[in-house]
Amino acid sequence: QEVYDYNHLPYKVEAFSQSTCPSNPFISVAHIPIFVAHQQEYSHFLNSVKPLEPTNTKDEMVGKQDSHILVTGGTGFIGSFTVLELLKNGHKVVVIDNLSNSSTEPLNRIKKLANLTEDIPFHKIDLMDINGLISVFEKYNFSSVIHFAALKAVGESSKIPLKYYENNLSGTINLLSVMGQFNVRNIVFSSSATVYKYVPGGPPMKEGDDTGSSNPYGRTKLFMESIITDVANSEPGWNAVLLRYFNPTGAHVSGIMGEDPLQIPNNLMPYVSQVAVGKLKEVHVFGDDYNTIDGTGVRDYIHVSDLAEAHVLAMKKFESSADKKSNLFIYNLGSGTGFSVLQMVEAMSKAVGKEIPYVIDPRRAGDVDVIVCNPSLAEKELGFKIKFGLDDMCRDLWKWQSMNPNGYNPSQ
Ligand SMILES: O=c1ccn([C@@H]2O[C@H](COP(=O)(O)OP(=O)(O)O[C@H]3O[C@H](CO)[C@H](O)[C@H](O)[C@H]3O)[C@@H](O)[C@H]2O)c(=O)[nH]1
Repeated sequence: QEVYDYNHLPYKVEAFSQSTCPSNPFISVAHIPIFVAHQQEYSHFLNSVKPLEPTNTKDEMVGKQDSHILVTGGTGFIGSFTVLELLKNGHKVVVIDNLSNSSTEPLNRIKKLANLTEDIPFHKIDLMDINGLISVFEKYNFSSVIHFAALKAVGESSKIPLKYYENNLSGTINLLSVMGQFNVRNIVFSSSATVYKYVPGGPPMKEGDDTGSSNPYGRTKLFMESIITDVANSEPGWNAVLLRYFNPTGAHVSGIMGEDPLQIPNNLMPYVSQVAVGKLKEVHVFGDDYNTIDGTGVRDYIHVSDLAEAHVLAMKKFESSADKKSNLFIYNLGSGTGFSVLQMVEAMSKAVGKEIPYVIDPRRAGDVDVIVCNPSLAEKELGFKIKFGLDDMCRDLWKWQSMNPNGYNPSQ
């Protein structure tokens, strides 16, 4: 039996691909090594094998020589900051995004901040479009993938759960399938604290704690983690890092990049900053009767630039051969310190230099009193250390909001 590397296999099974699975040519391509390994049995299929026609011109193949990192969802909030951090660290990056909740403007801002002369390679692709995905993998040589692309609104996920399951799970399955086909087996996944099963009183979450989410969005994150874990365990060569974010906020210290919710924000800090800039009237504090320092919900906020840096550190797990006890790593990304809603409003008022008005409303369905993390594993194994504190987060958020009251779209 001979073993073939997918990348060096100069054939495709054209007849099988067209007759058996017209909507998903990947399926036939992925079977090639099986046909080759069992030549006797499948010799009738091999008769239909033809040399692969070159599909790219020389210019189109220019990225193929260099190793790139593919960032899915790279125009979103955390994705765009990660792209910037990767470029600053000398990585070559390709971004794909379906732009359903973002625009390409962050890429222009990144270009400026990273002092690039050329545009960042970008392809408007939906992960549900497996042929589009294949075309990007054909064009570049990827060493690894950082996977952000997903629907992410907790409330919305309860109203349209099937859309969440379909988009987030099928998108991830397509991505992993194409990665396998092209022998790209390193993935960093953008997960969330929402995968943890809530424990009353909110002891700091550790990576080994029980999981179990209370909403469809959270469950898609949990399932995506499971799918990636199963694939990583299925055959040698796969490496996966699952990063569980706590509450990202802040903006770039320059004020030219930040979070740009296209609708009225669901999350606390973008809401507070829109009140501060006068776009919204007052902050609605969801409940002041929790068992916390002042009765309002406590969360573990982390500056988005710190979070982005953790992705660059996570990629090092793919390089080190010494540290090969496992091929699957899970890390919490938070500060380990909790702040209440009122503490956040107060810190933001300080950054803005004026009182931010708020009213106390009833509790929001599904909310809990305290969610904070134990960040020590990421510190120990990734060397990850928070650089920005609460005041930095509020200062940078305010700079972004005041410089860009309408986000990335000044005509809004
Ligand atoms: O207008 C608002 C919005 C939020 N809150 C309160 O502020 C705190 C933080 O709420 P966010 O909506 O900003 O964040 P969550 O902690 O609810 O959820 C976020 O963090 C989770 C992990 O902890 C998941 O990742 C989730 O996707 C992400 O939105 C909560 O106590 C919430 O009740 C308000 O009082 N008013």
